[in-house]
Amino acid sequence: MMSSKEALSLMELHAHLNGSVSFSTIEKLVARKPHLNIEHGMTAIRSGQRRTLDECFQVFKVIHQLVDTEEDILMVAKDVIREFAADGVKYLELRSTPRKEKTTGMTKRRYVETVIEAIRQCKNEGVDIEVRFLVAVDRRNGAEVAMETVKLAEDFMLSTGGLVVGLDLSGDPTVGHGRDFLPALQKAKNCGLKLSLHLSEVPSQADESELLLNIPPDRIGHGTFLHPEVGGSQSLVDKVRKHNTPLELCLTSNVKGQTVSSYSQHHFLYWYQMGHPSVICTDDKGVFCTDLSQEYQLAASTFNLSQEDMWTLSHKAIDCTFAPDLQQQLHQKWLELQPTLFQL
Ligand SMILES: CC(C)=CCNc1ncnc2c1ncn2[C@@H]1O[C@H](COP(=O)(O)O)[C@@H](O)[C@H]1O
Ligand SMILES: [Zn+2]
Repeated sequence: MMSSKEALSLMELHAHLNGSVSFSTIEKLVARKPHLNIEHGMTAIRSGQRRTLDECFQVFKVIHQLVDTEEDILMVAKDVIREFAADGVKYLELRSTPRKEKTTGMTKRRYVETVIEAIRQCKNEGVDIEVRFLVAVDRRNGAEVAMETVKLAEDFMLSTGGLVVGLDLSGDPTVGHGRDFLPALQKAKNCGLKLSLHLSEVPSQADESELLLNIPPDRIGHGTFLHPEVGGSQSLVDKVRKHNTPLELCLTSNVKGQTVSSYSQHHFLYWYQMGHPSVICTDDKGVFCTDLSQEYQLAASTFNLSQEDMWTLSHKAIDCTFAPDLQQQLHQKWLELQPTLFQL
């Protein structure tokens, strides 16, 4: 019989590639680069540990040092895809920021090509998961780079037969202002890329969120401080509701990054009670030492959700993907798995 773990964590829509690198992959990378003197404590935040947002972003810098060649990217992407599949994920949207590394000769174009190659190799090797890719814009790099990234994403959307489906806006939310990225985001939307934007991940960003919600995005990452009880506003909530924009919610990430004080205080409850489309995701399963089935279990134990509630939650996520061509196939898979789970 299918275990509930396998059956429930069907859909992962918010996973940053370099934040998803597991302990065993880190070990392989460290062995390739012993001179860097990196220990695992520097690349992950273990259970019970919390870090400031700033400290969390330092962790990505360490991982980026370890992952700086095409060979590394290929291994990391394949390992991450296999690990999600082993956790029961049937559909994965990976996102990553194309990086140029002068010392190794890696270009942004080769970076994306290598991730695409990893997706294709996993498919050819029969890994039971569908993977799509979102090209990420790091706010730290400013508006000009954002525009270049959109052009790159558009090229790949056209040349990969639909594997590149969208654009992500992420990076340290305290750096830069969303208004600077509006032209790039608008261009991305106009050329057919779907938009997933990290929004109100930290307090006091109501103005920025208002601007970004006017685009409007196709999905929202976190949205931790959108609602009035936490310093957002009813007008922001109304905008999200009007467009029925799904939220990608990452419980452990927010608790360990200390933007949410405890699991029970997570804004999942606010949106879930409203019946608003909300998708449970991992964000950075490597850095935060979690996986998707653990996040579902945490949501269930914290908010008293039944097996069936969780199943419905993962089923509804199918309508939030950026791959409409796969939705029918995924619904079919859901129908096949359901009787096994509930022993109907
Ligand atoms: C600090 C913290 C609580 C992290 C979780 N929340 C996040 N918020 C914004 N951007 C993120 C977050 N997690 C990962 N990223 C982005 O993803 C990158 C790592 O994956 P990649 O190199 O794009 O493949 C980071 O450098 C950052 O730009
Ligand atoms: Zn994120």
